[in-house]
Amino acid sequence: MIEIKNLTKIYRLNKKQMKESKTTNPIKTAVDDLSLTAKPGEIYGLLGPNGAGKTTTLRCISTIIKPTKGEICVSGYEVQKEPEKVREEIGFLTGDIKLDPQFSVDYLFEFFGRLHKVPAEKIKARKEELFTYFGMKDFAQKKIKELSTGMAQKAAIAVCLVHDPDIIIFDEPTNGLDIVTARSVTDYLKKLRDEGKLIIISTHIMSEAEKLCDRIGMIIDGRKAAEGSLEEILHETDAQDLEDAFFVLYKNQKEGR
Ligand SMILES: Nc1ncnc2c1ncn2[C@@H]1O[C@H](COP(=O)(O)OP(=O)(O)OP(=O)(O)O)[C@@H](O)[C@H]1O
Repeated sequence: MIEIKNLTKIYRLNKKQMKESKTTNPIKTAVDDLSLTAKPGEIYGLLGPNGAGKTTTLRCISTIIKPTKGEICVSGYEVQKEPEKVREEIGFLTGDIKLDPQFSVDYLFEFFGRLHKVPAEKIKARKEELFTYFGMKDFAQKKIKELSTGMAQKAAIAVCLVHDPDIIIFDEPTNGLDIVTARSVTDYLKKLRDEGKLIIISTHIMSEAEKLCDRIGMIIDGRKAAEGSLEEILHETDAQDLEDAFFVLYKNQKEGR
């Protein structure tokens, strides 16, 4: 279970960042009083446009950055009080985490397995399962720097799942992947969901959220604009699809409704 209560994350911008953002205000509220609950056995999608605060939220859950305000509990552990326990529970995949280009997929998989204190036999079994599922055996001995984008993404997914975590946090899991590879990733997430794991993803692709997510939290400007199943959000906004729903919510939020 992931429980977020009144999460706020404020970044202090340096001069360069202020110039890039064309602002004179050094305070950037990336996430603003966000509350949500995601449960085992569901794929929860954080959906929103660029800069909405999705990655920031996932980084706070994953203990990479500290919330400015609010509470986050992962499997009953508070992220600020017991970050090590939280890290044991989760597998976190984000575009920012780059695997060392000098090492082979096989070596890195074993290395991260040992880092998570997974017994050697279990690492072997996990490798067999994940490398077979994602068709990785042909490039297991290749160095990360020799891989295509899709191969590297598969390697990153396998590495972050080596310890068989109960909670899987994926920041834009299909980013940069072709449709065949993207489908194998989303099918695998569904398989994990059906095994009772909790999956939380971020995406700005409306059709991906429609097909994949059991519940969706629509984030606009750091705030939760809507939450529920696809049907619930469409009903609430009187929309035909998520894209229409987004524009209804976007207009409401801009008009302060
Ligand atoms: N380290 C940082 N320092 C300053 N501002 C930041 C930092 N990280 C993110 N931001 C700002 O916070 C806001 C939210 O960013 P975030 O990356 O969480 O959004 P996102 O919804 O994941 O967007 P995208 O879909 O583009 O990845 C943006 O305005 C971004 O510029």
